[in-house]
Amino acid sequence: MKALHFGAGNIGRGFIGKLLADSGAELTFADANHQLVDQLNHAQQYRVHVVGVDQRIDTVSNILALDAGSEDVIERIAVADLITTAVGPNVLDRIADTLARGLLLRFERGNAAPLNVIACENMVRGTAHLKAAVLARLPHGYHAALEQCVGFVDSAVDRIVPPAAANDGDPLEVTVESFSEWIVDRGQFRGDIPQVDGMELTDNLLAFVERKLFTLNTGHIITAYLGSLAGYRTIREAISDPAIRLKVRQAMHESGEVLVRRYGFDRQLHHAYIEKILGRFANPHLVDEIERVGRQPLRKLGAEDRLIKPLLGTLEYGLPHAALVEGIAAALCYQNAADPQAVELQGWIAQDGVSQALSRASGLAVDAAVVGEIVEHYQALRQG
Ligand SMILES: NC(=O)c1ccc[n+]([C@@H]2O[C@H](COP(=O)([O-])OP(=O)(O)OC[C@H]3O[C@@H](n4cnc5c(N)ncnc54)[C@H](O)[C@@H]3O)[C@@H](O)[C@H]2O)c1
Ligand SMILES: O=P(O)(O)OC[C@@H](O)[C@@H](O)[C@H](O)[C@H](O)CO
Repeated sequence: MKALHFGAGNIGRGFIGKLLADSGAELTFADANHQLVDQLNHAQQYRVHVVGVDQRIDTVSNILALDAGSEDVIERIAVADLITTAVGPNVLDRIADTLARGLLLRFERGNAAPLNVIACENMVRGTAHLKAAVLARLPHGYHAALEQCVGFVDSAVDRIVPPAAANDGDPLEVTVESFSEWIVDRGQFRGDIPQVDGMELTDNLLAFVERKLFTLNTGHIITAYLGSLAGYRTIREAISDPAIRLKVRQAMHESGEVLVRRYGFDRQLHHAYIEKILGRFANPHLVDEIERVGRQPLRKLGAEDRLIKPLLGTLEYGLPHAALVEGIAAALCYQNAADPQAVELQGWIAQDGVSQALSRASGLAVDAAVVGEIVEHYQALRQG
């Protein structure tokens, strides 16, 4: 299997690339970071440090890396069997340009072999978004070929992988938690489903994507923003604070009740899932900085993302939502001069006031009652 993976970052090297290589794929990374591409090509391997109750170091070898903007990537798309991405939701549209060019070459050459594309990003239906962006760039005459030969497969991806920079010495080594989960939509593949150990198939993907994004990521982001307000540096420090842990657990329960009602998850099992996640946040072997988890607050305040979507669910079902409201208020307080979206958010608040800024980021009506609740909490947090 010829696999091309866009994004040789934390999750690319530490999770998806590793699973593909372990399953015997001929793996090529494509990345926009020239230095990283050079380092990968020089070493042709990297180490993955798996930390949990037990620890081990695995080596991923026989890999190749390409500059994401190079013609070699277009060639590679023309012959690939599987293409995956882990670049961040905001970068998918750029990948779509490259994918459309590679697919055009593939179709012009008459390659009608099945190809599957899986975006492994923290977003609901990320691959469907990528497909729409590719179609918008591909000449109409090739749309039927794309529908017939190319599977765009949505997925949910879960493994906590902090930046490689946390490791001393080896710039390519990644440290990952032992837990991992990659769930893909069985019905969206074209041709034979690739055999990748650790890739699970489901007929109910949306439920699993929302379960992951609106439990783990909802709890993670609230830990980050409350932790930042309290002056902590890492997620472990923040979640070890009993007051923060209580609020994070409450927020995950509020969001969880929406998931239980919407998808029929077993309530007790879901509560156990929440407790397991709280344990993962406290992993003593991971140094996961609040700055990473809190990154891009405007994305995180989006209507479809981990804060606002669960909140809207609680309103839909008439459920309690005080902890989610406090988490959103903490997001509005988030300051980080090194994060352009945090700077932009604070600029909006300074210029137009907090209600307008929240409405602009989230799509909530500025005069909605829940916006009033969030603003009240925001003011309390700012004073406290
Ligand atoms: N790290 C985690 O714990 C984790 C877990 C699950 C899901 N995710 C998701 O995985 C995705 C990647 O996250 P990450 O933590 O690995 O980020 P990262 O910043 O470590 O990696 C992203 C990589 O993409 C590369 N990149 C940027 N623009 C590119 C382009 N145009 N073409 C090719 N490569 C490009 C960057 O150079 C970088 O190496 C995000 O959507 C994130 O939400 C992350
Ligand atoms: O990657 P983001 O910015 O969407 O979210 C930050 C973290 O919550 C996230 O990367 C988690 O570590 C990951 O989703 C765990 O599976």
